[in-house]
Amino acid sequence: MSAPDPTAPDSTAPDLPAPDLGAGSIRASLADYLVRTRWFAGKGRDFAITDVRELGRLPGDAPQVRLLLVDVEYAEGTDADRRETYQVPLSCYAEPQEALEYALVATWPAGADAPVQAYDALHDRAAMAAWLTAFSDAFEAPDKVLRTDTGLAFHRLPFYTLDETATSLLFTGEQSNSSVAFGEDSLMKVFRKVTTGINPDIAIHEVLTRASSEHVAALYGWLETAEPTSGEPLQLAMIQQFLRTASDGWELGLASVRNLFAEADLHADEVGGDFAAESARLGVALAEVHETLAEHFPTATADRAAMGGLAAAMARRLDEALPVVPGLADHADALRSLYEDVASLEGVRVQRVHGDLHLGQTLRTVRGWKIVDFEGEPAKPLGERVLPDSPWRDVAGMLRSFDYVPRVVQHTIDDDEGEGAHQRAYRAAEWADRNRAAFLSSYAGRDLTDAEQALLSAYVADKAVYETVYETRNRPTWVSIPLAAIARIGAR
Ligand SMILES: Nc1ncnc2c1ncn2[C@@H]1O[C@H](COP(=O)(O)OP(=O)(O)O)[C@@H](O)[C@H]1O
Ligand SMILES: O=P(O)(O)O[C@H]1O[C@H](CO)[C@@H](O[C@H]2O[C@H](CO)[C@@H](O)[C@H](O)[C@H]2O)[C@H](O)[C@H]1O
Repeated sequence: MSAPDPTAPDSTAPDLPAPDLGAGSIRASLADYLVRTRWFAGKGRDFAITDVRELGRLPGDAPQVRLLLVDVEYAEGTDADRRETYQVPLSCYAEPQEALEYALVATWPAGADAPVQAYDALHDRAAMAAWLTAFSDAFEAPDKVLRTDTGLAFHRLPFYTLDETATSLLFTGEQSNSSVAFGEDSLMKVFRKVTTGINPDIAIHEVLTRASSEHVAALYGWLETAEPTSGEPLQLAMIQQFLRTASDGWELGLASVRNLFAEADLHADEVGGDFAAESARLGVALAEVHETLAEHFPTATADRAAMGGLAAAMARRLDEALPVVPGLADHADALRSLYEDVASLEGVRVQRVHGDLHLGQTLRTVRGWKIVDFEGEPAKPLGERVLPDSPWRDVAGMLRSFDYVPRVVQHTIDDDEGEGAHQRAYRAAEWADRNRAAFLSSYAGRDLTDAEQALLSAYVADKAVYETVYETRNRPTWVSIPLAAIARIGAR
């Protein structure tokens, strides 16, 4: 495919009227669209769109693709979580596109006989081809950066020729961002909730790729621009190796539990689908990723003051969760006492970590386990997500995930109150214990010290508190899963 001239003026764009981004009708359409998407984190909260800006246009004009930034402000919340900014790329057409009807975001100008039809560009194959071409052309550009006249910069790492002919397929899973596979060649993730600064998913993938880590999909490139108001870097998308033979760790875990439940009275270690060996391999993979991260990012030793700060952050998260999740109140004292134990620790090694690790972030390939999505917890501000933290936070995330797997399977069996429910509950706990133990012992390779155990328990509790808020906002019928775990912690 021939490269569009990146220095050409905008005259290549079709003659479509530009949107009036201050218009109430466009903001109302955007607000309606946001609440219909999986990636909008504000579902269930009152919000208003406070600003809409255009970041630039993709090269090419078939269709015209405008990258919008949408600022959202919630009626309630703390200063830290009241405002968010979302990226909404729009594919603009002069005529309605029947095949994209379900992804229509807005039309303009209001009242026109034949208004511009703007669709979520992630659903539009023609728009996705424009992204792929730009990343491909960047490989040939000076310094491997293709700069467009509207200020977008497509960066490439110095290896791998992308297959430009591959067609796009948007992933439909439960995602915080939008991922598109280009055949079986590459995968592009378009970040939805964006923040100025360096995106941790890109930064960590770049470092692990350059270090030839076996446990990530290689990074091929990323898209960046300058935020229109502050001029700070804003990273919008990344493109990486598509892992052809990958099976999602979460799905594999579910299959293992279903297998266990299908056998009337066998134990977790007696059935064919036993997952413990995989959990152990995953423990080794995580340990190796932590080691590489420690070699390439700054590390430090947290003193007592820093650990006090960590304990205070955990307590604050609990305080903020209490009004959202009333069921937490009965366990608040037990949780606070776990966090107090952390405040008296010192000499804890901290480094760059994943920050939001769970089985859904792991992929089993023929070449072993890969870890994806290094963005950290979507709810935390970027400044916090890039701070050095203890690797035990990631271990805790995985331990929570091993708890979720059997409870989700139980939950899907008619709310699991029927015949055999008691036995299933027993075996669910057994599956979780077995896989947690296999993962932890191969991660650590030794017994944990008392201090490590205290820190790990606090991280597990903190993660479960986070999950109660996450589930209340996104999957309310699942909130009982982290709440039950917190009740078990409280009963110890
Ligand atoms: N390199 C890859 N190759 C194939 N599938 C991938 C790759 N990276 C991620 N995935 C799949 O895409 C899903 C979403 O990716 P993830 O990075 O977790 O996105 P999000 O930030 O939106 O949560 C993952 O659960 C995984 O199944
Ligand atoms: O993958 P994301 O970065 O979007 O992470 C968010 O969504 C996760 C769910 O998709 C959520 O994970 C929780 O549910 C999982 C099962 O679906 C479970 O395995 C995890 O242990 C549990 O935390 C994650 O917390 C949230 O940040």
